Amino acid sequence: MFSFFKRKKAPEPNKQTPEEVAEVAPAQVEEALAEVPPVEAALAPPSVTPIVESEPKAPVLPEVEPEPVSYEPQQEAAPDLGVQASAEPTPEVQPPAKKASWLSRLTRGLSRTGQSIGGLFVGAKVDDALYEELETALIMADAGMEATEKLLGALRVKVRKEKITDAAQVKTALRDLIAEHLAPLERAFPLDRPAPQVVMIAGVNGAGKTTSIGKLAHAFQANNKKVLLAAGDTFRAAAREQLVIWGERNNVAVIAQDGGDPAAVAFDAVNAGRARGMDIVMVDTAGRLPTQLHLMEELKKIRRVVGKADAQAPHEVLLVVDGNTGQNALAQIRAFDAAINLTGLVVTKLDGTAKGGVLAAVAAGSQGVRPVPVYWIGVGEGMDDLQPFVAKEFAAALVGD
Ligand SMILES: Nc1nc2c(ncn2[C@@H]2O[C@H](COP(=O)(O)OP(=O)(O)OP(=O)(O)O)[C@@H](O)[C@H]2O)c(=O)[nH]1
Repeated sequence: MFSFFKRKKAPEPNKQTPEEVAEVAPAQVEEALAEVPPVEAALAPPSVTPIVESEPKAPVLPEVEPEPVSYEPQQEAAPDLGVQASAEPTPEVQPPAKKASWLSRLTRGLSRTGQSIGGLFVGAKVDDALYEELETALIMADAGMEATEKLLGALRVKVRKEKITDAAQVKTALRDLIAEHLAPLERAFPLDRPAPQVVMIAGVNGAGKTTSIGKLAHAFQANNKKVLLAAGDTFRAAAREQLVIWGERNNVAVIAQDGGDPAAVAFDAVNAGRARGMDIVMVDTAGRLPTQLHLMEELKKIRRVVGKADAQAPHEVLLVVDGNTGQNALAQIRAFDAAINLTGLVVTKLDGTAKGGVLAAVAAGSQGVRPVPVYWIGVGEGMDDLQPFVAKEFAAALVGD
């Protein structure tokens, strides 16, 4: 459980000199912020504290950072992020052992869902009772009515047409149908946009936003991308500290501010990213419930203000969803999508959940949700525990294969 947080004391962020913070003229920030409606401006307390920045330690004192060796792209095969190929040399494919361990982690992670679905086929007869049990298991796994009916309807047709009588073959047929159903959600993250690519990350409290940003920073770097982080939670020191720690682990700078307007931090980060030749700027935001309307307004404002720093930004607006929240995830996706127009999902904590079926509900557009693509899934707290979403692998794990 995040033992490195306990081991390492978070450092005091270095206050920058006026020259350093002047990279983005305050007037420029004010101009961008001034154009937002007054109701939002009133929500933001005056920004009195200077922007501070946590600079990566390694370039200054490489010898005091014992860990970064594992983040050297030349020494470690680039994590298979499922990203689209860029102009850079194709990252090395993961060695088979690593791939196997990742797959077994997914299967282990989803085993609670997998056992309840896969277990039904053991020694079973292919009859109505099996379909009824499957229906219950899929609904219990939070696949939702639409997906459950669609999948079982298609399964019955396939079983009849192919004259399948063996339960194990029915399981294989269901696995393939689930993979087909989930396939539209599979999308490779595009890495080859003009730099800096701005990725905004939102989600409810504790969904795994900061952790996912840390894992992504690692993976992007291993794909030879220069990364800058922005701490969009300006009010919770612990949240900033956590991001700074992930920044240190990855040897990337973090733009942060004690108090003030998160939109200003995001604006500064985009400009700093451009000035420093960064490839990717990831903007963390404070956790919020969709019912906290003022905070949802704040999120919209961050999105708008980022667009003033770069008309194409944010290039990606990701929602981090805790896979354990099951059907509630649908309400979250709907609300955040309506507010900030999501481009992708990161579904975390799929290690050990019984609700892994929720992605089937997303793919089915249950409860009016837009089937937002799933870029990554989180299957643990470690640096490598974020993996691209691959429909086939996910379907296999879901039925306990
Ligand atoms: N098991 C597991 N734990 C995860 C995963 N992703 C994140 N976590 C844990 O979830 C907890 C919350 O993660 P954070 O990254 O702090 O969540 P957050 O969304 O930034 O939280 P706030 O800052 O409160 O909004 C931490 O204990 C993480 O280690 C995952 O894929 N699997």
